[in-house]
Amino acid sequence: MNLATRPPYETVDFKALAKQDKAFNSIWQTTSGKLDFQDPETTKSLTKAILKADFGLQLEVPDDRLCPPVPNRWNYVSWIQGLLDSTNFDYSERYDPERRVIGLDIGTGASAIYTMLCLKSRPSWTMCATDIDKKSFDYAARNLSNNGLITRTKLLQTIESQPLIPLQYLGVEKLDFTICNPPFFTDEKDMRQSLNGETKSWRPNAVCTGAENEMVCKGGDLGFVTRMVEESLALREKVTWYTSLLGKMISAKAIITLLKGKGITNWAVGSIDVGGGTKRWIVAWSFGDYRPCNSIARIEKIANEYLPFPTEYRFALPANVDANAAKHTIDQQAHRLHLRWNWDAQNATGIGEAAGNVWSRAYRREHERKKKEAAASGGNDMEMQDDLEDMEVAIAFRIKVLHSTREVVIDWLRGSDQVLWESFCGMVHRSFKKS
Ligand SMILES: C[S@@+](CC[C@H](N)C(=O)[O-])C[C@H]1O[C@@H](n2cnc3c(N)ncnc32)[C@H](O)[C@@H]1O
Repeated sequence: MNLATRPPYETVDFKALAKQDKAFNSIWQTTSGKLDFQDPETTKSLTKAILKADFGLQLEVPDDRLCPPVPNRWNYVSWIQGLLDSTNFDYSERYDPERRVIGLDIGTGASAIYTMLCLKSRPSWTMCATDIDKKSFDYAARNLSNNGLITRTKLLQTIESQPLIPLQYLGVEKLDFTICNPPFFTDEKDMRQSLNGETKSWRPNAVCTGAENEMVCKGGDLGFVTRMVEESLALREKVTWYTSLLGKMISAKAIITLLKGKGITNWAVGSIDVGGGTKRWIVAWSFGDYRPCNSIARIEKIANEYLPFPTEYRFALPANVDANAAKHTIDQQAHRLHLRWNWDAQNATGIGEAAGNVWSRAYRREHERKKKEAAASGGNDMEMQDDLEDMEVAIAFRIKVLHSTREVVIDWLRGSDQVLWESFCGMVHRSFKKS
């Protein structure tokens, strides 16, 4: 399987895994296939077996530190890959093997799990990784070395009072993303209650071997991610995507409310099913204007006010318009406007960039007047196009005509003006209503 685009886990085939891994097989045989997820040896053996079989990674973690369940860790990494792939500078939508990406794993833990999964799956990525816990830090270094990944990692042991995103200590100018599984609990009591299942109607489905300093911090996950938001307000575009996991939907909502209050409009919400009916939430935010696709940025089961503005607009073609005619209409219409436009006829897809509302009646009239003036003074259309070369992009979009469903799909790729995006979609849609 191509690790660079490996899909998220839905299930793990334990039987097949037992056939591939000797140590896990012996537990599988002893328990006659009824794994005891409360047994630390079982969960450790499972983690090691999955890492080896699916990623070719080997892992050493001490008994008193978190042993990460691989499926939910990978599902977060996979979500970040989708986030970055759908906000690529070339609007390609796909994994770009040439793209150099640098990430920061905040609180990497003894396993350095996120760093290892990121590096192993994407060969052109490099990572920074921090932790405040000496023992975890030493193990993280060992795991990265044992897997030949240390040369692609900047490891930094920090202290509580240092920034969570310590760019200057790392000697790094910019980052593409952060990844973080923060300590979830506010104090030891909160942790014990949750891990014993006292606050739930069921017991947690797997044992937690995490030490208190891994699991507890001031303010819990909400306090930790609030610190990240505060740091991001100073760092702004030095990090393209700030992301973190959150333990409860209520914490995710609080962070999104905070982001909105700070005027941040480009965010994304994901979720990860960790089994036993438990979900974790991922919140990502950016000060840049590249817009992630809906399937990454908007998950269904959270109230609308916490979801970012939709970046996809689709409409059905009227019965009297056939798909080929629709393609022609879109291409012609875009050509008439003062924008950068690239039409791929084979895939019935066009990508456009504009400096503003170039479809408004006033703009079009002015543009026509300038064109006529240029023609009268011996200039030509090429000169009019020259000013598009170095324009500042206010909006970028992709328009596709889908033959199979007879639909037009418009994606918002870039821009920070929601009103401009809505106006653009309205203009394209109206041109079909008229025909
Ligand atoms: C819940 S554990 C996550 C470990 C690993 N990333 C994982 O997902 O399995 C949280 C980690 O954050 C570290 N940590 C706590 N406060 C931190 C801080 N201020 N800066 C960096 N790391 C911190 C802890 O030592 C611990 O290793």
